[in-house]
Amino acid sequence: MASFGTISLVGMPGAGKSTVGVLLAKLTRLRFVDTDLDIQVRAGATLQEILDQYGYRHLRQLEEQVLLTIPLDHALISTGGSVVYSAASMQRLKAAGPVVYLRASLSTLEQRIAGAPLRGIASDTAQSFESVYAERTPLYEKYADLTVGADTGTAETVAMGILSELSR
Ligand SMILES: Nc1ncnc2c1ncn2[C@@H]1O[C@H](COP(=O)(O)OP(=O)(O)O)[C@@H](O)[C@H]1O
Ligand SMILES: O=C(O)C1=C[C@@H](OP(=O)(O)O)[C@@H](O)[C@H](O)C1
Ligand SMILES: [Mg+2]
Repeated sequence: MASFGTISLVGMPGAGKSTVGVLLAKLTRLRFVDTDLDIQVRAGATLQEILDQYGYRHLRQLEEQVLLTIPLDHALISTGGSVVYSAASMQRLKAAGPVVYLRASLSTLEQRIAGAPLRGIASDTAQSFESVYAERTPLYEKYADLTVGADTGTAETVAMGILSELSR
């Protein structure tokens, strides 16, 4: 079986980065990293607590600190949706290997996010989800080495689709 270097998943919250990521890590034998969990361990607080106490800009700063310092070798990195606001983080991820954009429609994302109302977003609470989607979409597109549709199919089929595209 082919061996892979580091693969990073980016995309909006609800696109499936964490769910697909762990499945893809199993398929590729890569070390699984969800940067949201590293942020929480480093901060000693949940993402929601960080947002509530310090605000979204602070969460983005913590996210960048994590992205610029964690080991990236031989890993499947599931990022948080706000990672694309840090050019330095994205540069480091891209230097480590392909960045895969899990693209999903606004309606898919809204349905998935509605199932988890306590999921915070590292953007101004006054900004609508639609506006966040519009703001971030060009950034995901800009950094993507590969774009994969994440609206249809299960997380397993999305993971297998990424594997097959990266194996070509
Ligand atoms: N391909 C998929 N089809 C259906 N549901 C999915 C799919 N991928 C993820 N989900 C569901 O969507 C929700 C958000 O997934 P998650 O992996 O946490 O996304 P992200 O890490 O991108 O925010 C979860 O409830 C997950 O089970
Ligand atoms: O898009 C965002 O602003 C965020 C997405 C979350 O991760 P997921 O994209 O894995 O849901 C998490 O990093 C934080 O709540 C902020
Ligand atoms: Mg996630």
